[in-house]
Amino acid sequence: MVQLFKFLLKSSKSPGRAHFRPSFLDTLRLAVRGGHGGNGLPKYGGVGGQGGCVYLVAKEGLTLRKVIQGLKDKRVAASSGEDSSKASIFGRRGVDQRIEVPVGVQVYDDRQKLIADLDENEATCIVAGGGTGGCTATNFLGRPGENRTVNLDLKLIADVGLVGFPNAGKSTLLKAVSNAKPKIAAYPFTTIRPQIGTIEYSDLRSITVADLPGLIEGAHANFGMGHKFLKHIERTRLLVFMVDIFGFQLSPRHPHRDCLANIYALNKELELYDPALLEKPSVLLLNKMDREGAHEILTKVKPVISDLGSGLAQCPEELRPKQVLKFESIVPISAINSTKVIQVKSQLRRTLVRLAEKQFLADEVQIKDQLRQRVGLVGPKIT
Ligand SMILES: Nc1nc2c(ncn2[C@@H]2O[C@H](COP(=O)(O)OP(=O)(O)OP(=O)(O)O)[C@@H](O)[C@H]2O)c(=O)[nH]1
Repeated sequence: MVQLFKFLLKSSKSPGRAHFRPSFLDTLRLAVRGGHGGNGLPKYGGVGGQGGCVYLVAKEGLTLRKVIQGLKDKRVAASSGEDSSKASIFGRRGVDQRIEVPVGVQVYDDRQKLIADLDENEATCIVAGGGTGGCTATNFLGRPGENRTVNLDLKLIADVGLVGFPNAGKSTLLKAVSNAKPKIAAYPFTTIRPQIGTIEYSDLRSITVADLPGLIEGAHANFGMGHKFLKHIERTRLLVFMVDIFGFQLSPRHPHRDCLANIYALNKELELYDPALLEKPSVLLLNKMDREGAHEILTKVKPVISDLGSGLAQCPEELRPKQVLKFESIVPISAINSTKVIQVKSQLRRTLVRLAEKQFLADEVQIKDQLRQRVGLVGPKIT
C-alpha cells in the first residue's frame, strides 16, 4: 500500500516538475568570513600564517542561481593560517575561498555601501580579508579575519534595454532580431523575467538587448512587478521604448490609454524610479503599424511625440512627467514583419555607433583638458 502511494505521489509530481521554472534571481546575501591568523612562536620570533581571504571573481555565463547551487549554504569561510612552530617558523597561509559570480554583480556591505562593481569578466574583489598572523606587534597572537554579510546585486549588462508596457510586442521583436526565445501571447505579462538576446550582424559584430518586463502604469506604487527590473536598464547604453500604436488597456477595470498617454506614462515611471534615466539616449518604436488605421493615428500623434513638451497640457495629470524624454529617433515598425525588423536592427546599430563616436570625442576633450591642467603654462602646447 505504502509502495503504491509512493508511486502515485512520484508520478503526480513529475509533470509539474517539467513545467517548473525557478524564478529569476538578481540578489543574493552571503555571510563571509576570512580565516583567523595563526599564532606566532615567541621563543623563536616565529610568525603565524595569515588567514585565507574570501574573494569574488566575475565570470561570464554564470547566474546567481548557479552560484547558490555551487555553495553548501550561504556562509563562506576561508581557513585559518597555520601557527608558527619549530619545524616551520613562518606558519603557512590559510587557504582562500574563491566564489565565481556573474558579470554585472555589485557588492554592497550591510550598510548598503558599495564595495565593488564587478562589471567585466575576471574582475575580482576581496569581500573578507584574512586575519594577520601573530608576530611581535600582536604579542604573537593571530588576529581574527573579517566577518561580515555582503549583498550581491546583479544588474544585467546589455547594450540596449527594451522598455514598454505589456503586450506592446517586445518579445515578438526580441525573437525576430535576436537569438532569444521569449514566450509570446496575446495577453499581458507573458514575460515574467528579463530576457537577453544577442543581435548578430553580417560583419560578425553583435549587440545585446535586454527585454525588461513587468512595467505598468503605477509601477512606482508597486503595481505589477513594480520597478523590480528597472535597475537592469541602469547599465544599458541605449533605451528602446516600445508602444502599441493603438494604445493599451491593462484590464477592463483600467482606463484605455492611447499611444501618446502610454509614452507619457512610461516617461513618468522612469522618472519616478530615477530621473537620471531620462538623460540616457533613447529610441521610440511605435509597433503594430501593419494593422488597419495605424497610419492615421501616426500622422496625428507624430508632431507631439517629436516634442513631448508641447503635449503636456493635454496629458492626464496622473501621467504627467516633470521632465520629458527626447528621442534620438522615432521608428514606426511592425514586429511581425521581417522587412521592418531588419530596418530596426540596422537602426539600433547605427545609433550605438553614433553614441560610441560621441563618447569617444567627449573622452578626448576631457583627456586634453586634464593634460592641459597638468602641463600648465610652461609645458608643450596641447592641440
Ligand atoms: N498585428 C501585430 N501584432 C503584433 C505585433 N507585434 C506583436 N504583436 C502581437 O501582440 C501580442 C503581444 O506581443 P508580445 O511580443 O508578447 O508582447 P510583450 O510586450 O512582450 O508582452 P509581455 O510579455 O506581456 O511584456 C502578441 O499576440 C503578438 O503576436 C505587430 O507588429 N503587429
